[in-house]
Amino acid sequence: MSEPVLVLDTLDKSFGALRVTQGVSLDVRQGEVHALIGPNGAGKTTLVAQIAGALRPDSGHVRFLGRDVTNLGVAARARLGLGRVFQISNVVGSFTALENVAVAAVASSGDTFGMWRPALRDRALRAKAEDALERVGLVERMSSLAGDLAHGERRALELAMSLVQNPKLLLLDEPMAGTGRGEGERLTELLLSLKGQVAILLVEHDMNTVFRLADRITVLIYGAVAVTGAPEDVRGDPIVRRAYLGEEEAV
Ligand SMILES: Nc1ncnc2c1ncn2[C@@H]1O[C@H](COP(=O)(O)OP(=O)(O)OP(=O)(O)O)[C@@H](O)[C@H]1O
Repeated sequence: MSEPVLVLDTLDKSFGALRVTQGVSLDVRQGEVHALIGPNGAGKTTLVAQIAGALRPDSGHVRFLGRDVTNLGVAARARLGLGRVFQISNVVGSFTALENVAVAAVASSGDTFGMWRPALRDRALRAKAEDALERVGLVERMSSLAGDLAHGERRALELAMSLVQNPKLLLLDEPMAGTGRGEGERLTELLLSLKGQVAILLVEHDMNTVFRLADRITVLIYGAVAVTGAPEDVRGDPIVRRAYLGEEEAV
């Protein structure tokens, strides 16, 4: 099997006396959707920050595409192909959807931010931006101002802005947060359509979404990995049921 896209090797992180990440090891394979779940305060956000490069672990290693990136910051990891979507939004409301995607494409290509307008006249780049909008079902809205998009459409736009940068791993931070039922359903379908194209680490509270999308699930409890496995194994795991899923009998 080919090398995993992301490998976390015994990460530890404490805030004072509180051990928020305790010996966490996991990997995300090529094309896999790997969900990270756990009760409130389990340490998911802290772990994602260590993956993205916003927080340094006290010990342990983060390997991305076979390279030790533990000491690299957010921008350097992003340049290597680590895309973070949803909690950090760079959408500009007064730009059209297409302009927003073009800006993201130019920014990732290393050109200066000021070059985006000519970039729209660059046919190859425009085609790339349109293709990213097509992939998220937003091509018909490409001339709409981002500020006029519905919440779910904006989520799709944020995804397109990441996809245009050809990420090797997408970190999805609670994509369903704030979406209504219909919107959430459309977003889940959209994420399902991306399955296999790019590796995804999904942090999500909505268990229906997690169980529909994930190939594997890692459950974090008190900062430590309680179990990693296929959805059916995780669903039936007694520790998980007691510590976590039992909270949501409706699952
Ligand atoms: N900067 C910080 N300083 C001190 N404690 C922190 C800091 N950041 C997080 N914590 C604590 O670490 C623990 C884990 O928090 P974290 O936000 O990572 O959990 P989470 O699983 O993402 O929770 P939620 O599902 O509620 O978002 C919590 O007890 C939190 O209070």
